[in-house]
Amino acid sequence: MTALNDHRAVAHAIVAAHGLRFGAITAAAISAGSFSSDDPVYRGAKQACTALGFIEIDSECLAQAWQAQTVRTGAFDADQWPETPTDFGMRAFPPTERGDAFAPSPERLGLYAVLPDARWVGRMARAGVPTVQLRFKSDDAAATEREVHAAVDAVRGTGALLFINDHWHTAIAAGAYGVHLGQEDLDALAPEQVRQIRDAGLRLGVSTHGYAEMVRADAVSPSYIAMGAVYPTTLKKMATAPQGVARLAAYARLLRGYPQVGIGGIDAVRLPEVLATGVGSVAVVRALVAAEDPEATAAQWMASIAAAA
Ligand SMILES: Cc1ncc(COP(=O)(O)OP(=O)(O)O)c(N)n1
Ligand SMILES: Cc1ncsc1CCOP(=O)(O)O
Ligand SMILES: [Mg+2]
Repeated sequence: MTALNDHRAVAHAIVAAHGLRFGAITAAAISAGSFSSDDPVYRGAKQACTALGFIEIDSECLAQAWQAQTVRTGAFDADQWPETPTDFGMRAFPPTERGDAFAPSPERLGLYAVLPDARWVGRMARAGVPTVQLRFKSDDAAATEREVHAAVDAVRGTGALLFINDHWHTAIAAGAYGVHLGQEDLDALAPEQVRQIRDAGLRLGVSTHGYAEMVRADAVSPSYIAMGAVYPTTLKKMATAPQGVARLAAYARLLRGYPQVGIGGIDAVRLPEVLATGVGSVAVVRALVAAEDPEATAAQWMASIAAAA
């Protein structure tokens, strides 16, 4: 058992237990960062998580969770990577039981096609893709409104669940199934506007890129949480490095109770290892939009996802 009063021993024990899967910088590179407490488990865990490649806000989040876990269980266990929501300061799970939760979406959203216009939305919905998103990037408000309404019309009668990216106001007006918002989108909303989306009955999906953002997303009890970018993607400039499947699996364990979506650079070769993390949905752009035969590709992916469930 690692001495609880020695932060260096805590740091080395965590790196020894988890370095292989997360890819540690060498133990010699374990350095001091900035600390918000002198607690040795907290300090050692923060050093270890930094050495394991986590960004500052995620190392801080994990270190506090490690300390909370140690207090809760009465012992520091280097093997036990934190995965209990309340150790991260989240409210108790399942989030669906909270009074302020968004309307639920299916636990497994399956193949999730993120698409540039309403024509593509209709095409993939008719191909049987269960979850689709209109990600129409334009500053032209009239064009956006037309596209959102056209996408809602395009999924009618297909059974596809349609999320609208960014344009939550128009999504409510058009009667979409849900909206997808990133962290910056969420930050730009006043609490009253978040309530407006929820009270209109729309589902909410939120993007996350690490632990701190998951805690932030959980605060609004969304319908699903998306995690990425799992791999490098050319479609979006990401502020953080690709997460990889080891982290995705750890995130998925923490967020049990939320429908989970992996996104970013997923292709047919990588699909099995993404599904093995336990996420119930994979969101893709290029794998479908750039495919030679998008309908056939969608059918193959849906079969693979069904087989893994
Ligand atoms: C399913 C899903 N996950 C993540 C995103 C990205 O959303 P965001 O971070 O707001 O970036 P933009 O898509 O708005 O550029 C998404 N759209 N869908
Ligand atoms: C919108 C978005 N958000 C995170 S990665 C991404 C793009 C995913 O595109 P692709 O599946 O082609 O890598
Ligand atoms: Mg956005």
